[in-house]
Amino acid sequence: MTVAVLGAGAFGTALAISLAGNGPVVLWARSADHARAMRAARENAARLPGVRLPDAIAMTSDISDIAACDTILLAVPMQRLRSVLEEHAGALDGRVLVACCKGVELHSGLGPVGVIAETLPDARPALLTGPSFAHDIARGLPTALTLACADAGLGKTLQQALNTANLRIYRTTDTIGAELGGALKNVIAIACGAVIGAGLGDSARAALMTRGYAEMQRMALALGARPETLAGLSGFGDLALTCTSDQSRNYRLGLALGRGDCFDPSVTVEGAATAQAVAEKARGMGLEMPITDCVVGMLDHNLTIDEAMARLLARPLKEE
Ligand SMILES: NC(=O)c1ccc[n+]([C@@H]2O[C@H](COP(=O)([O-])OP(=O)(O)OC[C@H]3O[C@@H](n4cnc5c(N)ncnc54)[C@H](O)[C@@H]3O)[C@@H](O)[C@H]2O)c1
Ligand SMILES: O=P(O)(O)OC[C@H](O)CO
Repeated sequence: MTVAVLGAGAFGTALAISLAGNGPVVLWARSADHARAMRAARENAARLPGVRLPDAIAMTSDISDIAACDTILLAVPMQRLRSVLEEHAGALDGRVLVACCKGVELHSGLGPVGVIAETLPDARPALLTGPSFAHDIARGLPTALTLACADAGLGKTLQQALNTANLRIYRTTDTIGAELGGALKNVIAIACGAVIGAGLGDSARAALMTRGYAEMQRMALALGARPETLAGLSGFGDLALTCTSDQSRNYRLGLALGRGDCFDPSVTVEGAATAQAVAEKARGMGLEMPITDCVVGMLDHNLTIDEAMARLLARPLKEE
């Protein structure tokens, strides 16, 4: 199986590096200059500096170069996914498309699999998600991910094809649980970063992670996810990683909020738009998502971290 990766950001490049151990990989960048610079230096200096790009990776900005590839990984930010699919519909429709992004689209409330299904109905969608930092994968460190595909047979084929020397792939047919786990954990990671940034302590973070997991389950189960998916790599696993490591951009945005520092708006932080999308979706479904609501309030500068914490502590007492 030949693989193409659309999106030469940190994650797409890291996946291409790991997959290059299995055979040829095409890495597509939207900018011709970026593709040329990567070819010349055999490095993605902009997004993944210091890691050599193996010879098995062909860098291009010509979408027709993916024509011979069986499987296409989509490693672009969630809020850009629809426009990428629309722009390259001719090359992507009817193909096996593995979304690698984590989030919920703002105006539709859909996750990546839902956006693919709505935009390119003849494509065969799947999702690759789970606890993983691009730099860890690119350095060959051991990582485990979940491949979610509603078509069990295709899921098995993709699991085999995307498993590499350092990427161990598990599989599930529960695409709803896998996409919501990966999306919602980023919102909780922003909250955890804020708590640590404001000096409110590790106990407060553990409380937020646990009650945040309850929020994740509340929404995901209401939408038909399986509880075991949330307990797996794509849910609990990714929540644990993202809420505890300052390698995470979501966590780092939270740290900056908690400290009252500025944060570079050009950095990809999926949890920011997703918090807004999820809060709106929860209201429509009649679900309580108090931590998500506080994250939205802090991001909109309507709520300080102290006010957010006071609001959470003052909620009516209840059974766990
Ligand atoms: N970086 C990680 O450690 C990591 C790990 C797991 C999952 N992810 C997920 O992968 C997705 C991408 O994250 P990233 O870290 O690679 O981000 P990034 O900011 O490093 O790169 C994003 C890439 O998308 C490209 N892009 C943006 N808009 C585009 C468009 N309209 N058309 C074509 N390309 C476009 C950019 O040029 C850039 O190369 C996110 O959803 C993220 O949650 C990232
Ligand atoms: O840097 P973040 O916060 O986007 O996290 C990267 C991955 O999602 C962690 O699994």
